[in-house]
Amino acid sequence: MTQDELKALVGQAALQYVVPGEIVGVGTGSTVNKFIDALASMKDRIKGAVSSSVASTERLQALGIPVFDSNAVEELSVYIDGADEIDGRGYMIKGGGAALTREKIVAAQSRRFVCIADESKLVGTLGRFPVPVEVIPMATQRLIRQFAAMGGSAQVRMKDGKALVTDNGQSIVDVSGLRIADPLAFEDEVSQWPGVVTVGVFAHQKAAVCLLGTAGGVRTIEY
Ligand SMILES: O=C(CO)[C@H](O)[C@H](O)COP(=O)(O)O
Repeated sequence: MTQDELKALVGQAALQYVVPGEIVGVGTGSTVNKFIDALASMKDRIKGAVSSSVASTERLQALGIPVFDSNAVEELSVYIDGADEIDGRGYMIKGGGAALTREKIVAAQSRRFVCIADESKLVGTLGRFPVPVEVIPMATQRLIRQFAAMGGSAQVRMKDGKALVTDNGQSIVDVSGLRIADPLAFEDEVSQWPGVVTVGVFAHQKAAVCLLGTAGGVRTIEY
C-alpha cells in the first residue's frame, strides 16, 4: 500500500470515534484531509466541527460540514488529528503543516485525542523530525540562539522566498538535532521562553489513541 492509501485507511477508520449528534474537533494535514473527506459521509449525523486551521475549515465547509468557533464550544468529546512523529507513550511532534497553535488549542478543549498516522510516523524517541515552533517574529534570532545552546539547529521556515506566515500571523522555526527523551519537560521549558507562541511537542495534549496505518491494516494503539 502507498503512504497515501495508508492515510486514507486511517482517515476512514477514525469515523468510529466521531460521536453522532456532537461537534468533532478536526486537525490539519494530508491525513486529516482523508478524514474530512470520509466525514462528509456522516455529515447529516453530526452537528459540525471545530477546526484547527483555515485550510481544514475551507475543506470542511466545501463539503457542507458546519464549522463552529472554538469559543462557542465548551468541550469536545474527541479531536482527530495527524502527527509528524508519535512515540510509544502517545507523545507527538506536530506542526509540519504550520497549524500547531490552533491544533493544541482544540486538542486542549477535547477529552480524547485520536491520532491518525501511517506507520512511518511511529518512533522510539521524538526528534528525528525537526520540531516546529511558532514564534513571534521579533524573537526569532534570540530563540534560534537558545535552541543552539541546547544542541539544536533552528531555521526559519520559508515559503515563496519569505518567512512563512501562520494563520495567526506569526513565524515558524524548525529545530533539528534534538533528541527529546522527556517530552513533558521539553514542552514545559520551551513554552516559557519569551517569544514562543507554541512548541510543536504535544506532551500535555498527548494522544489517547493512535490509529496506525500499516501494510497489514489499521493497528489501534491505546495509551
Ligand atoms: O501537525 C500537523 C499540521 O500542523 C499535521 O498533523 C502533521 O504535519 C502531519 O501531517 P500529514 O498528515 O500531512 O503527514
